[in-house]
Amino acid sequence: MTTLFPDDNFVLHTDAYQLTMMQTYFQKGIHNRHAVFEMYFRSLPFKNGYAIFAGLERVLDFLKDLHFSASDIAYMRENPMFDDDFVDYLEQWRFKATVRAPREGEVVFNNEPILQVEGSIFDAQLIETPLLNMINYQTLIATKASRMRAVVGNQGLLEFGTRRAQEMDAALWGTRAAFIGGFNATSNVRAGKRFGIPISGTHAHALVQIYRNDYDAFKAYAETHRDAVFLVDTYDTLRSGVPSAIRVAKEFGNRINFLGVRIDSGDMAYLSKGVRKMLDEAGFPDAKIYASNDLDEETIASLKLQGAKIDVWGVGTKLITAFDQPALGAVYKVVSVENEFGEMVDTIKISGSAAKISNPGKKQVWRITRQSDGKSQGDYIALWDEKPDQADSLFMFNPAYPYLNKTIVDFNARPILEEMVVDGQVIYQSPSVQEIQEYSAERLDNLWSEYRRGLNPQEYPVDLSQKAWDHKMNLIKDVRHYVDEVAKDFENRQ
Ligand SMILES: Nc1ncnc2c1ncn2[C@@H]1O[C@H](COP(=O)(O)OP(=O)(O)OP(=O)(O)O)[C@@H](O)[C@H]1O
Ligand SMILES: O=P(O)(O)OC[C@H]1O[C@H](OP(=O)(O)OP(=O)(O)O)[C@H](O)[C@@H]1O
Ligand SMILES: O=C(O)c1cccnc1
Repeated sequence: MTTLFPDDNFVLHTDAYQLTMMQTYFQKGIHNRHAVFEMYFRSLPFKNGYAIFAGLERVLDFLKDLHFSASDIAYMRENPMFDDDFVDYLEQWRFKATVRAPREGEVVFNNEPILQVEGSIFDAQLIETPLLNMINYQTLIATKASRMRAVVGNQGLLEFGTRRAQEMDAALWGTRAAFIGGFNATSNVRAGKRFGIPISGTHAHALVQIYRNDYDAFKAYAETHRDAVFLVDTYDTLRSGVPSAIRVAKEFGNRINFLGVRIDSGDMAYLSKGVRKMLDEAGFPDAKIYASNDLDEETIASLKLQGAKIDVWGVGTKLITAFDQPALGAVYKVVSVENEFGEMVDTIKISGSAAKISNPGKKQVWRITRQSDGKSQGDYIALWDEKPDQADSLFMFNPAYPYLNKTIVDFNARPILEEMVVDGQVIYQSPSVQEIQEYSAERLDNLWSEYRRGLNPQEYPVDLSQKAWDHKMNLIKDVRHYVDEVAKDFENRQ
């Protein structure tokens, strides 16, 4: 591939303001102070009851050997925005922070840390933008895919989105996220090669149009392939497409593996029933009916309700673009920072809307499950030094509505954030996509079905520990006091 710079890499894939802030930290000599940043999203996408965490493998790839290349340095030197000594520093800089995250495929929720970066202010600040870029998109797509998997049950689910994706990166990584969320295969051959995702494909209308009739096209395909799925809707599904598919399947017998037919337009409930009848009567009860055409979980559910005889679902646009909600909206906030005396001070971001006030302090997310059957009880966000896994009982309350609370006993507490990168070294070996998909399905199984249903799911409890809550209230008080002082001072100066 031709690139403008042979040593190009992703380190400048960040917002300019990260670099301008870094220059300030550097010039003021605070760039090596310790800080903790956490990533979270405020509301679940698609009104779903959970999200599937994805994007970690690419984040780890990105962090490996992260550095400013010669052409990056040359580019920055030319830009008056950056000082020479700052750029000199970048030339020898290497990423040394620690990153904690859930395993890929983990079930995660809103308002809890889904990634934590601990290290120098400098390192943590630089990677905000790319990390959000990767996690926001891939988590969104894995979640959308999971919603589709929930609707189709055990039927086949194929990813067809590459042509409609927001460019090549989104197609590739979106496909991987879709697989994590439960898709069986992809039409994207590069994703197959790169990630080991099974590839699958039928054929396009072009084949039929080029031969100008269904029979000749299917026959040519059968002569050149063992596995065959014929696309039957180019001219008329029931009157020319399916009759031609049946004719070819009969003529070729065991010489081909007649997998079925694909419908890509029209009323797919009506058509699939007609197609099923014709295939059965022709002696092909095992031939499957594939369907595609702007499908999403809602259309699929409706088609199933109508008794459509569809066995395999091909989904493109609405999956790969997360059509009904194109952004997850995860944010990345500093929660603790070292002061001039070398002490860690927790920080808070205040907002007019209570939901947007950040949770200060370095935290761990504990997944609380029932000891008896492993079923989910909720997530418990605690300050880092708390040990809920060693407690006999746990008081859990909803931070937005503290009167919603419960005390639980006989529980297991599992920390969700695990060390993936330590002092700049990636220590986590990503499992295969198949293993990630299985892990995700197992995690989802532990969730009560009330949280899993696609429509109006129950809200999963994401609770704060008493200590984390008290800490937040105290910091809010401190900030109020600070704001009053500044306002008073300003008045006095007028
Ligand atoms: N029985 C059905 N119930 C609900 N939705 C359906 C049914 N059959 C098809 N659909 C959906 O309705 C939409 C039909 O879209 P559209 O009108 O663009 O398709 P078409 O005209 O049949 O085909 P095309 O224009 O692609 O040749 C698609 O999203 C399809 O998935
Ligand atoms: O509808 P989506 O969910 O986005 O799935 C992908 C679509 O891409 C193909 O159509 P296209 O018209 O691009 O090509 P074709 O000539 O093969 O039909 C395929 O037939 C699907 O309809
Ligand atoms: O293989 C298919 O049927 C396919 C691939 C990409 C897009 N639409 C359909």
